[in-house]
Amino acid sequence: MADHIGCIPELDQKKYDAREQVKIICLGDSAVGKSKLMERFLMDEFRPQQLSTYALTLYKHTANVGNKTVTVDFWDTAGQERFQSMHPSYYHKAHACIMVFDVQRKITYKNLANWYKELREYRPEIPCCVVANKIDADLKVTQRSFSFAKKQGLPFYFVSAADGTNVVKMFREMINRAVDYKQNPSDFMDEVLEELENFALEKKEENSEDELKAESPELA
Ligand SMILES: Nc1nc2c(ncn2[C@@H]2O[C@H](COP(=O)(O)OP(=O)(O)OP(=O)(O)O)[C@@H](O)[C@H]2O)c(=O)[nH]1
Ligand SMILES: [Mg+2]
Repeated sequence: MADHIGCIPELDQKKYDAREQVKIICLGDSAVGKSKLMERFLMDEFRPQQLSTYALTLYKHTANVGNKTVTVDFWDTAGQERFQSMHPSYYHKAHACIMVFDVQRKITYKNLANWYKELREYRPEIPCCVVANKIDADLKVTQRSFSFAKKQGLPFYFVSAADGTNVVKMFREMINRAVDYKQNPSDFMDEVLEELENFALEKKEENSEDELKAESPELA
């Protein structure tokens, strides 16, 4: 990914400042099933925007949360995770993170610790969960305990992108948590940014009201 990432309209991260837009990222080793999980969740509305130059796919989704309609951008990478590290812009302004491992490959579970460390360097407070994928391949794994999530105090889900087990439940809960986080950020910097953004929006509204009055004095 390039540093001029903001120049691509789809990747303009300023849009995530708008109250009704959230960004959810997915982390995990190559081939754990990140893309398949998103595709499974978005099956009926499967319209990914491929930005192949930047090895990124944005999956767009519209969700109803409470009485609001929220646009969710799921960010998915292709390839960059092989370097065991992501470009900072991948994390920038993310409101939630889904960390995935493959129950059939122990190394992908071990590597969660590295992914989690990197996530927390950039996004210390955003909601995160751990997802054990491919349980359809061996249902017995659901009897096993995977302590990483518990140790870190993260929600844990056994899922299967192949047969759909728990996929909708997991995504719905993460969307709710992302929206919740956006409304009540616990990261100090996010809190400041949210305040500034609200202030800017109010100013803008005031200014456009003033302009309207100036143009049509009868409204004043
Ligand atoms: N049995 C089974 N196979 C799965 C499941 N999810 C994904 N796979 C398979 O795992 C392989 C990798 O899936 P992807 O979704 O491409 O994995 P990814 O994490 O996006 O991989 P990269 O884009 O390379 O990082 C594919 O061959 C999938 O068919 C699952 O739930 N069960
Ligand atoms: Mg993929």
